[in-house]
Parts: sequence; C-alpha cells; structure tokens
Amino acid sequence: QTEIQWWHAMGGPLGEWVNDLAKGFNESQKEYKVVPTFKGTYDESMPAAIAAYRAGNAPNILQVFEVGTATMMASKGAIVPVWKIMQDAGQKFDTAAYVPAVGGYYTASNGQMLSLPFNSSTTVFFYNKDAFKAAGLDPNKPPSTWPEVTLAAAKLKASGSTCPLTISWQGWTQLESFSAWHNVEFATKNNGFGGTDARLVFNGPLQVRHIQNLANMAKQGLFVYKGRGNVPDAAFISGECAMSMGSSSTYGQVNKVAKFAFGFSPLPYYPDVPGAPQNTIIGGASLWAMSGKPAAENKGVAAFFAYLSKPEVQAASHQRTGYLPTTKAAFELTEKSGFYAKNPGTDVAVNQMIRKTTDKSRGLRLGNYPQIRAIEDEELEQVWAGKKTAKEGLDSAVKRGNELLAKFQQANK
Ligand SMILES: O=P(O)(O)OC[C@H](O)CO
Repeated sequence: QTEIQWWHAMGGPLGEWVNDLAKGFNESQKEYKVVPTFKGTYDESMPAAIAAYRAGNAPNILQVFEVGTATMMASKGAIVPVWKIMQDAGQKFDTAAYVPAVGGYYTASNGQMLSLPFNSSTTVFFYNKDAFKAAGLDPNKPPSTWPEVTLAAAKLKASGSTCPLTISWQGWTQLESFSAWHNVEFATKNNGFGGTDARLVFNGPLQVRHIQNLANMAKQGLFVYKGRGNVPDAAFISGECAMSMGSSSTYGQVNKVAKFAFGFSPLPYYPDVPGAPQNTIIGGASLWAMSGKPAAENKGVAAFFAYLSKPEVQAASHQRTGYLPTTKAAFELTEKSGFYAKNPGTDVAVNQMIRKTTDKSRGLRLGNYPQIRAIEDEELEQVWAGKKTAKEGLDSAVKRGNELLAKFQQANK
C-alpha cells in the first residue's frame, strides 16, 4: 500500500470530519492509504510545511487557508498544479464542475486550476436565540444592520450578558468581507486579482467609521474582544457571548455542541451606504499537491482528490460542516434533498456565494497575506485597547501591509 501524507489545520469536530474523509477513501480502495495529520492552526501549518519542504520532507497534500493562495501560487517549484496531477494520473477533472465563486478563487489568470477546492466558507452572523429571548429581543429576527446590532447588544447587556458581541477572524469579517459587503475597495487592482502591484486601501472613511464604532462598543462592554482567528468561536459556543461573526463552518460545531437555540444570518451592514449589502467573500482553504514525490504517490493524491470531489462525498461534507458545496452537483444534490429547508441558517452562506456570484465575491489575491493578517490583528488590538484611534490603527495597518506587498512584488517580478 502507498501512503499519502495529508497535513491539515482542522481541529475539534472538523478534525473528526477530516479523519472520516480519509477513512472513507481508505476503505473505498486497497492501493493507497491517506494519513491525515493535524499541524495546528492555518497560521501554524503553512510555515511548518514550507520549512518541511525546504528540508525535503514535505507532505503529499497540504491544506492552505485562502489568504495563503497568492503565496502558494507564486511558489511554482514547490507545488504540482491540481489539473496536472489529475491529468498525469488519468483522472477525470473538469474545472467547470466546480462552483464558480469557489473554483475561480483557485484558478490562475491563465485559466488553470492550481489547488483543489476543499473547504470553502464565507462570513456569516450567528446569535444565541435563548439569550435574545431573555433580553426581550425577537429570537426569530436577527439584527440585519449595524445600528440594530448595537441596540441588541445594549439590550443583551442590560439583561446581564457579559459578552453581547464578539467577533472571529476580525480582519476577514470586519475589514475584508466588510468592504466587499459594502461594495468598497479593500485593495486596488480588483483586490489583487488584477496584478501584484495592488495596494491596500482599507483605511477609507467607511472602514474607519466602522472600526471606531466597534471601538466605542468595546469601551461600553457591548463588544468583547476574544482573540485572533477562530478563537472567539468558543466563547459563542459556550453560551458566554450572545452574538458573533465568523466562518459559515462554525455551523457544524455549534450544531454539534451548543446547549442553546441558535440562528445563522447574513452579516450586518450600514443601511445608509449605497449598494450595501453587496456580497461577502470566500474563506476557508484548499488542498495543494506538493512537488518532488514519486509518481505512485502522486497517483494516490489524484485518486483521493477525485474521491473528495464526488457529488455524494462533497454534499455530505457541506451538510456536516457548514462549508460551501464546492461542486455544482453537490449543491444540487443538497438542494434536492430538502436540506436547506429543514436546516434554516445553512442556506445563508449558499445564498451569498453560490446563488449570487459577482466579480467582487472572488476574495483577495494578495501576496504575503498571512503576515498582513497578523498586522491587521496587531493594529485592531491596539484600537480595542484604546491605545490608537481607528484611523491611526488602519493607517498604520495599510502602511505596514503595503510594505509587505511591495516586497512580494519585488520578489516575484
Ligand atoms: O474557518 P475557515 O476555515 O472558514 O477559514 C476562515 C478564514 O477564511 C481563514 O482565513
């Protein structure tokens, strides 16, 4: 049996899902054995794999979050494009089978798909219906605008909530998706899709206004900062925080462990901004095949990728986790089964990304972006702590981020 090493960043219930996928594939055939290994968060697993690649012991498959895409695309020698690994192995691979909002993100400007869409998500709002009831709020009417979120937070606080609102993936939800949701540029050159000379511009009047509002909410105890990445999810799942925003994939975890009634709904917006709400942007991760591996192992990678893309496997993954269906067939299968009607809230991400695709939902294509996300975190933390105004924090984040973009452009000329 040929072993295929798969490094991933899925913990908790999502880790169990990844293990089940490998088990399903391993039991479906005898030639290959996929061995999944949890390598920490997205931020930890990507540098770990780059270091392993340099030392000559990279895994066969690496899961990389969406913000690492431009960096991976630029590291040509380190990866085998998904179209090529499938073609070399004689596996059927039709890029048109993938949902455009998802497949497009992982496709280079020459039309070639470079990594396999695996767990794509988008930003959503979630709230504790029991806490809403206790605060005298309608549990079936989530706030849809920022003024409504602020009012709901005040009522929740008055009813005794110590954490009315927290936020996961703050850079992704409050700056990146926030900008697309309000049809405001985040970075020039179509958020980087138009060339490596793109520059960050997320220190505009609307973003500054929003981050200042959040800072004011933090001062009043209406917004409570709970950390970077998806760390704040735990404070929602435990029932401590009544409202949150984060990945649609939080659904699978909340559904599994929360001891309260919950709802998922679209991100709030500012109703006075023309064109809002527009659309949110893609998140999650894709799978990259690493180079320098024996042909037999590459064949196994291709067989596993084909297995993961099967409509029934894809549909089951989507329904279990809250990640988007990556193929059109998986979406159609889920819709036909009546899943969305039976599980309200699971359709929010689908409505935002699958039914309505615009050019702007493509997300960001910016080099050195994992490092830029860390800068966003640092600067926002300064703002939440009252050490910087929103304008100072965002101006500094843009300046520091643009220095990294310039370096990336220089290195990839
Ligand atoms: O929690 P995920 O997997 O949906 O990923 C969230 C963000 O897109 C990571 O950059």
